[in-house]
Amino acid sequence: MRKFEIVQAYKDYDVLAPRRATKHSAGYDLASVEDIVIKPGEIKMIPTGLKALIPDNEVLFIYPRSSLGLKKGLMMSNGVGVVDADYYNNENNEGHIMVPLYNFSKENASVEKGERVAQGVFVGFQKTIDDDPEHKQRLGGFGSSDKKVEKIKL
Ligand SMILES: O=c1ccn([C@H]2C[C@H](O)[C@@H](COP(=O)(O)OP(=O)(O)OP(=O)(O)O)O2)c(=O)[nH]1
Repeated sequence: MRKFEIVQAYKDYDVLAPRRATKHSAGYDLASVEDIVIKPGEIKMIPTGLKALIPDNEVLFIYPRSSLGLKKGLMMSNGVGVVDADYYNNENNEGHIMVPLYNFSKENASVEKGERVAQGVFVGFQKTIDDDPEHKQRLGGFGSSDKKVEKIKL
């Protein structure tokens, strides 16, 4: 089952349900839940107020909307976001989907509450035949697993 839900921290906010713009659009538009100003050269995490229930064999890719760079001088600092199924309800931030935006322009860029900045696409993925022998539990996001991943020889 796939589902977007509001995270507790933003339950009293007007969080819009992500929508696909047209019948055949792949991406669910994701909006900011706060007014945010990003200075030139700065990166800010844009809160969406959302978490996503994702089937085990799927991932939610977060892509920028094409107007972001053209009209606002903003880009996703990570290029593409990878939201793992086990990010949902993690103990650090409940699986809050954030969009890291970098202002590459020479002027302040503002993102308004309710403004759609990115789009999420659900995609199925495959695993290798042996897969990884051991898995750690995800505690959060954005580098949370950096120190815990064991390197395995082939
Ligand atoms: O644009 C993004 C990218 C990631 N995430 C969340 C969901 C994802 O499951 C988690 C970890 O992302 P990723 O695995 O790409 O980051 P990492 O730098 O490898 O961190 P970690 O060590 O936590 O896996 O952060 C977002 O909310 N937005």
